[in-house]
Amino acid sequence: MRLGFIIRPPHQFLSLLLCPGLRIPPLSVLCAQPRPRTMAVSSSSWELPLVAVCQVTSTPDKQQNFKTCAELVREAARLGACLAFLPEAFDFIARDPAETLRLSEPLDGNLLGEYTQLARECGLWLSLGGFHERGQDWEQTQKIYNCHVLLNSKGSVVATYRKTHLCDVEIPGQEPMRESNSTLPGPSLESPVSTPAGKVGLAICYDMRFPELSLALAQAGAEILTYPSAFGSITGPAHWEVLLRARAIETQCYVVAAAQYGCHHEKRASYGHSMVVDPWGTVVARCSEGPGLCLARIDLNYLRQLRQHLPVFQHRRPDLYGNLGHPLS
Ligand SMILES: O=C(O)CNC(=O)[C@H](CS)NC(=O)CCC(=O)C(=O)O
Repeated sequence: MRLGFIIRPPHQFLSLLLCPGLRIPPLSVLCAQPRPRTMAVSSSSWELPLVAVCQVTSTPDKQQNFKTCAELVREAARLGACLAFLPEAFDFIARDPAETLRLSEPLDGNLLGEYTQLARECGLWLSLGGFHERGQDWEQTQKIYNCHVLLNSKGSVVATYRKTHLCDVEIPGQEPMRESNSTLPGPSLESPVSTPAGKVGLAICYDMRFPELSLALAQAGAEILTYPSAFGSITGPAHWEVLLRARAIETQCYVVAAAQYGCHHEKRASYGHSMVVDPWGTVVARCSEGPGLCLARIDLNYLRQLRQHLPVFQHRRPDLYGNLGHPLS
């Protein structure tokens, strides 16, 4: 089990010192971006909700993938997390579209039943970042949805979001991605969901390239944006962190990005670098190499104060460039 590390803002370093249970391996510490020091923090770190971001290397073996995810979720619960985030394709990554369709299941199938039992057993919420879902129209279309499923601590499905932007790209040096070969685009965005960590806006991976989606979720009340992903080995180093930090800064939300890492089979590898970015754009937690998890505290008082100091949403000019589509309910 590899535990990532947390770069905490000064006021949270204390909890790190006082938190012997959190084993932080000696790692090079990133230089966190300077944060405005004028913002008082009303609550100590202890009262702030803790989230866990899990990093895995999924393969075509669903049961082995479940064992790996379950170990990380149990560790997250032991460390006191109220919500654990799993990456896109946590259930499996197949060798080709035909295998993807063959291995896919409906939301009421056996595999999701195991994950709902896990959430209930551990008593924490689970963000299942990308389930290969045989939807209601499976018989007619023979295609699936890439479905982000949010479970509460009783194992109930609280929300589902089906990836609306499909990754059909050919990047030189990276395996071609043609998600539409097996997957249908989702028909709608989901309103942000209230959770013990804050209001969560659901998205998946390639969606992060479309700021309209993240701004719409933020305008609908999201405080935490999620981008569970399986980013490619070429676009990862070039775009992953820049996009996540940009989405956090422009929406003034936390961004939580659980990622696939490493070699899934002979034809595919993912970039990893799971992380949490705070509303200032600081990377406050980051996974190391390999399967593991990292932890971050969500400080909504800090988020609200930042939005008061820097009220960009009040400064928007829809008279010049319009609003973002029809508002989410
Ligand atoms: O394949 C599956 O089973 C699940 N779907 C994915 O992993 C998708 C399509 S291949 N991957 C991405 O969207 C990567 C995006 C990316 O790498 C970028 O935007 O640069």
